[in-house]
Amino acid sequence: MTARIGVITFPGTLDDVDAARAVNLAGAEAVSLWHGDADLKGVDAVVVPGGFSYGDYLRAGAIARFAPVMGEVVEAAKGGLPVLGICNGFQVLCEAGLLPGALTRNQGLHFICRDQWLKVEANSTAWSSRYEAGAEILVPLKSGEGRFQASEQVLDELEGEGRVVFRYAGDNPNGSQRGIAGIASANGRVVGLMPHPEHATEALTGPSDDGLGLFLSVLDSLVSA
Ligand SMILES: NC(=O)CC[C@H](N)C(=O)O
Repeated sequence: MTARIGVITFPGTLDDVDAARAVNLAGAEAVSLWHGDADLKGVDAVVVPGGFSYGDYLRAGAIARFAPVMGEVVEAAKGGLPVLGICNGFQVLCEAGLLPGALTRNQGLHFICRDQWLKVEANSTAWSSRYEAGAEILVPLKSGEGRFQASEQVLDELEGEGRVVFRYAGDNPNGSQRGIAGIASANGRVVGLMPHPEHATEALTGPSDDGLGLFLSVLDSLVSA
């Protein structure tokens, strides 16, 4: 049976269309979820895509986390539903308490838009199993509040438990602590990352098709669940 993966749209979301396209390219059915939805339409996994939800007012992700659909996502994630937060989606998942730490203004205070190499540190999560550990992938980065920060204790825990999933390769673009670009929940089912794998799913539109692996990985996790 074709897996059904929900893609959330908040007011100000930009990347829901590309996220849905990535889901479809991976072979699943993308199901549109609206910020006001009070149920998840029975989806098998959820993508919280990038953009500027609620205009990034207060703090990126700080308002979106109160959207009715996020209450459902938090409950379902506690029950093991795979959830991927990309960029603004990562910010929302941190604000919602599904992932630790916070995304703050980039060091240098400029919005950064460039293609970025990432090192895959952990392939033990629902969203990264298709990659070789240590592989380097090229995906776009486009964010103003991408600097990952957490207490030293939380950072040590993330490192020690193999929950740093992606790290910036080469220069650290935004001052993220320990070069962290993406992390996972303790059960490996919830992953957030700042760069955009959904924009790197076809060589034609570039910069690579390296990002498709996240969307293929989650399908494997559903089969093996
Ligand atoms: N591309 C995005 O999702 C941007 C996220 C957020 N609005 C920021 O600038 O940091």
